[in-house]
Amino acid sequence: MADETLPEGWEKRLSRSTGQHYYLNIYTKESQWDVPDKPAEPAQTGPEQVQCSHLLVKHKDSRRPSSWRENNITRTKEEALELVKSYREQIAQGKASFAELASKYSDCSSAKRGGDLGPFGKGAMQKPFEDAAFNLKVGELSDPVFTDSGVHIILRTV
Ligand SMILES: O=C(CCc1ccccc1)N[C@H](Cc1nc2ccccc2[nH]1)C(=O)O
Repeated sequence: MADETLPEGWEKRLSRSTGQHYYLNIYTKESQWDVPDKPAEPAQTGPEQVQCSHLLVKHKDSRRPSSWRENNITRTKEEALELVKSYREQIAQGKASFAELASKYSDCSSAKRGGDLGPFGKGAMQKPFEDAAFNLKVGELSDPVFTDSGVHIILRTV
C-alpha cells in the first residue's frame, strides 16, 4: 500500500503485540486501528483558574461544626441538605440573589463577601468542591455538593 499521508495530529504506530499498525492521536494519546480520515481533535483543556461563590450549610459531622453564625452546629447532614435545596430553589426561581442568601446563611467566613471565594486553581479546594466548580459554566449554579466541611451550592462567576 502507498504510504498514506495522515490528517493533521495523527501518527502511525506498530503494535508490538499484534504486528498490526495503529494510529495515535498525538493530542489526546488515544489510539485506533482504522486509518483516520480527518484531523485529530485537540484535547479539551479547561480553564487554569475559576472564580466561585458558595453557600455552605454545615452539620454536626462537619470537619468544624462551628461558624460565625452558630457556635455549636447540631443539625444533621440531611437537614443541611434540605436547607441547601431550599436556598437553591429560591435562587433558581429568582426570589433571592445568591449573594443575599450566602451572606445570611452560609457557614463559611466567605459569607461576609456574599460567598465569594476569589479565583482558585486545581489543588486549592477539597476535591468534590473542585470537581464541581471546574465543571460549571460561568453563571451556572451547582447541585448540592458534599465535602468534609458540609453541604454547598456553588455559583461560578468567572
Ligand atoms: O475554609 C474556609 C475559608 C474558605 C475561604 C476561602 C477564600 C476566601 C474566604 C474563605 N472556611 C471553612 C468552611 C469552608 N469549607 C470549604 C470547602 C471548599 C470551599 C470553601 C469552603 N469553606 C470554615 O470556615 O470552616
